[in-house]
Amino acid sequence: MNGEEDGEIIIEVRGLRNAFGEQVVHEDLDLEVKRGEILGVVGGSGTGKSVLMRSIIGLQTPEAGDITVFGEPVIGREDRELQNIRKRWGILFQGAALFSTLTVAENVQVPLREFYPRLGEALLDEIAAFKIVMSGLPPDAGPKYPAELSGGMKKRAGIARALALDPDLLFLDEPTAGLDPIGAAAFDELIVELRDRLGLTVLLITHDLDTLYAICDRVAVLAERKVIAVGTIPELLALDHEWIQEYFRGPRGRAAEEATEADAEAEARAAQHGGAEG
Ligand SMILES: Nc1ncnc2c1ncn2[C@@H]1O[C@H](COP(=O)(O)OP(=O)(O)OP(=O)(O)O)[C@@H](O)[C@H]1O
Repeated sequence: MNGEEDGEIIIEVRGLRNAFGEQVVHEDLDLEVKRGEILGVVGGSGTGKSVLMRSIIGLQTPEAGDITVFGEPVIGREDRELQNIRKRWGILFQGAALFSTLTVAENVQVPLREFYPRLGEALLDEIAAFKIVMSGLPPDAGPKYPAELSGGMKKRAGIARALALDPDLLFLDEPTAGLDPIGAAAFDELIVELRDRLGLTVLLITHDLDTLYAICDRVAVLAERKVIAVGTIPELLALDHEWIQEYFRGPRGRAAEEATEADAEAEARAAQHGGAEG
């Protein structure tokens, strides 16, 4: 019933239907996200991954279905009623969506000013500086404008803003898109670190197979207007579904799988020699 009481289900989507005119994007879609997990959402282009995320965060009103977050229904609620839930999630939109006329620190302060209008300037500066460092940016990134940042730094600034209100839940829309492989791997590590340190639940949309293999506890596959399967990658690989097989067993999927296996072996070797670190 209440997702928080049983400590399990943080997001629950039931019977979701979304359509734009004649085009039905979702029909009878179900999804559950459990506390503390990193759940990846995959699917071909245009299968409705972003529309699903927008429905959950209340930016898209579905034609039918129920969505609860932290056990509270979110569909059809007034903005004011959603305040307490919105406070508890942070969002990294595609491309980071920073305000270009504000510095990084000012961007991080936007949600703080919205939800806590009485916070003093000194405290706002302090909180922003803390979130900036927590997101892996150098402290001197605070006074910079988005145009002065690399793509990877912009995403980190977006994460800093998403963390501004100390959320319990993070939504990430294609967090590693546009990053080089080294930058993407570092970003994956940041997501895991934040989840572990802050006890976050993470819902992430991605096309990045490396991210799926490296950090997702479970993966939900969107196809045929619904979530056709959800599970660990080995569980998905055991399914006889053409798109899933092609996606995970194609050349890119295999390369990502091999890289993860190589990492696991290296970690095991390091642990055996007593060289494993934190
Ligand atoms: N506001 C809108 N008005 C009309 N159609 C829309 C709207 N938003 C999304 N759509 C349509 O809904 C479908 C799903 O879009 P969505 O952006 O969720 O796909 P996606 O799975 O995130 O795709 P991609 O992987 O390419 O980002 C697309 O066909 C899109 O054109």
